[in-house]
Amino acid sequence: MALINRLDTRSADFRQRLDRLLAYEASEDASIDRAVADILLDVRNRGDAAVLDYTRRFDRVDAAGIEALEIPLADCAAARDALPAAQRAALEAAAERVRAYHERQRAQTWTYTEADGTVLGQQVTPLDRVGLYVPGGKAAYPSSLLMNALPAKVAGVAEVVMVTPTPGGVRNPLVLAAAAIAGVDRAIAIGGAQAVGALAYGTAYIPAVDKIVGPGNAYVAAAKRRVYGTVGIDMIAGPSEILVICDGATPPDWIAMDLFSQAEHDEMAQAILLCPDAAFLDQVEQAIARLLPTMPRADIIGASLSSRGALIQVADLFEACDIANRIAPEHLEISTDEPERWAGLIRHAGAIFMGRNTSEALGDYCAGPNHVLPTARTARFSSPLGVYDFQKRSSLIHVSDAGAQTLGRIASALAHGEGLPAHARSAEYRLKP
Ligand SMILES: NC(=O)c1ccc[n+]([C@@H]2O[C@H](COP(=O)([O-])OP(=O)(O)OC[C@H]3O[C@@H](n4cnc5c(N)ncnc54)[C@H](O)[C@@H]3O)[C@@H](O)[C@H]2O)c1
Ligand SMILES: N[C@H](CO)Cc1c[nH]c[nH+]1
Ligand SMILES: [Zn+2]
Repeated sequence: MALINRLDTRSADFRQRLDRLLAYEASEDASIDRAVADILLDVRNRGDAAVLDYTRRFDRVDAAGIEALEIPLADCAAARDALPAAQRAALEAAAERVRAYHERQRAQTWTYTEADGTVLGQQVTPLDRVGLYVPGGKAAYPSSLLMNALPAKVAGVAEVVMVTPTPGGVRNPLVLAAAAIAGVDRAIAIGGAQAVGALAYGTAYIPAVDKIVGPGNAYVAAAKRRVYGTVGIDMIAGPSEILVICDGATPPDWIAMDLFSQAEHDEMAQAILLCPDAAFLDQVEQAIARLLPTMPRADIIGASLSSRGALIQVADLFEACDIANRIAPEHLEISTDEPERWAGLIRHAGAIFMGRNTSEALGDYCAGPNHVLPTARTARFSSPLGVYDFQKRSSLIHVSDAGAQTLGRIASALAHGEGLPAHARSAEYRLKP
């Protein structure tokens, strides 16, 4: 099998080949969805016992009871205090930058008063209780904990419950430390569809939440899709994706490593390069072949690149932007001169990284914007996780005496038109003779 797929937009079968790369294996998807449906039903019926069984099976955690899966907040504080100074400083610096960025997203209650004294507006309130999914199967994600928890805290959510799988029962000290730094209220060592089910339906031990946010693998994404409606969800943030548009003037090793950076998350991750220069695509392919064997996660990267990755030759950067809009990637790197010019042509991308210095990895950890982003082409209609995901809006209406006369006549006419006389009369009662 080729190291990575090579495509050319001039080929007759280009569209077909691209569509095949973008689609999940349909059979795989359906089998994942079936497995997830069974797990959710079981959690709904058997509660904590089911959660415990799946945690034993999928995460190999030999817990005596569900209580043993609670991660005490004191352990989180101790993990923070025990971190090597450089790691603690890096985590705190990242947290500060992410907090500062998200402070700008907080919406405020607003009102305005009409000429007759009627007041209209919107009251903004935080959610009561949210569940944060912090992935932990193939890697541990303290950065995702910060990205989930800090906007919730900025929004003023009263209770933040974090779940994360701990394969083999190993609790990652950086994840625990991040929980202390972000100030989560509860932390539970469970993951996968069973954790999503427990948070959605509630069990005797695990409280039902109002909304579940956070990224995860295909099982987590399928579970979130299925519980939507019982609880809110943020978006489908599944296996990571990177699309790079390059003019051919960035060092090929940099681009190869940028592709690796997302491919190393998951065999199902997707890394694609668009470039008009065939010789540059050859150089990147050679860099991939040379660098891949040096990577500790070469197996995952190799599987991701050969099944879902691609180097695509385009006619020019305009065509590259058109294809980017079709792919609607989670992350888009524009590694060119004048990146703002090309960014102006992008309509669909979770996050846009501009210029040769801006590696996507900086956004994963510490640039400030959220790294929980829509995947699988959902950037066509979804946005990055933000403070707005943890706030709700209620409309405000306070009608004055004069307003009741004007609005009452309009409402009455429309209510009669709809054949709803109680509505009409309710408005008419307030009319002055
Ligand atoms: N889009 C984003 O913002 C973003 C951010 C960070 C990570 N990610 C993605 O999150 C994902 C993390 O995945 P992960 O696997 O490391 O951790 P994860 O926590 O998402 O998944 C681990 C869980 O998957 C479940 N699982 C695994 N195999 C299963 C099976 N055969 N049957 C039923 N359940 C099974 C288990 O319950 C396990 O606890 C990656 O795809 C990564 O690319 C996305
Ligand atoms: N790239 C991931 C989002 O798709 C986020 C992440 C966390 N750690 C490293 N990367
Ligand atoms: Zn990443």
